[in-house]
Amino acid sequence: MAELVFFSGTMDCGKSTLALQMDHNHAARGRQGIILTRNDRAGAATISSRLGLRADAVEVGDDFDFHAHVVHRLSAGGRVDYLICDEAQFFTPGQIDQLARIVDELDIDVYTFGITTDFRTRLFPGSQRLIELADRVEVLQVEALCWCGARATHNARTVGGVMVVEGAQVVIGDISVREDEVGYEVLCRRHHRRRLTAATARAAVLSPDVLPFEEQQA
Ligand SMILES: Nc1ncnc2c1ncn2[C@@H]1O[C@H](COP(=O)(O)OP(=O)(O)O)[C@@H](O)[C@H]1O
Ligand SMILES: Cc1cn([C@H]2C[C@H](O)[C@@H](COP(=O)(O)O)O2)c(=O)[nH]c1=O
Repeated sequence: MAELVFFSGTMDCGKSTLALQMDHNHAARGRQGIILTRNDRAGAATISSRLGLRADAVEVGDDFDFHAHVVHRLSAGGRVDYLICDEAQFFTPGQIDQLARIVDELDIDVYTFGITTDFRTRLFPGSQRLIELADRVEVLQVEALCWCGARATHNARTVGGVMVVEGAQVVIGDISVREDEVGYEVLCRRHHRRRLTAATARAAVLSPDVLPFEEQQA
């Protein structure tokens, strides 16, 4: 029986790598799939992994209809055994319903990959719908780490290394960016709550405010 699976995790935990590996493994056994994504950092109609792999993909926009796309392929004589859907947090809730319909009515496996929560720890609408509808939610086993060494569970948005909490939900970006760019950093919940990024933690250690009491008196 076909399944709708949501592979989730923080940024930089290997989701796109896994998506490309799954496509490779299925294709190697003669199965035919379609790779789809939305707003990949590498550009439109591309799925890219930080390990250097990339592949062409179908770019999904707000008006894209997954069910119609697959039915069109099948009607044209194509075969579709599975879908790989990266950056699924950016899909609309309606599109996630279309994916569930593809699984149930066309018996096609749908593997989705995405982050669950945004920089304010709120669920993306697409991820929320996936959690509601998926047959399985799999948390990736490769742990992204907070600067303190604990497992990173949350995504922070940063400007010049400082965590920000205002702004649009969607801003395409990467971890490790230039000082003046909007970037992201994965943190454990404790440090996300305290807005303590690697840069601000380093600055706090160097600040005279945290020197031992005697030294401040000197
Ligand atoms: N130079 C490297 N050597 C080994 N592994 C790396 C290197 N760069 C990145 N990675 C791995 O790739 C992961 C990010 O993979 P990616 O698929 O781009 O993540 P995601 O799609 O979840 O954001 C990192 O967590 C790390 O495990
Ligand atoms: C937390 C957060 C992330 N994004 C964007 C930033 C990246 O372009 C993607 C996540 O990509 P990855 O392959 O998982 O690293 O999402 C965003 O738009 N808003 C956010 O709050």
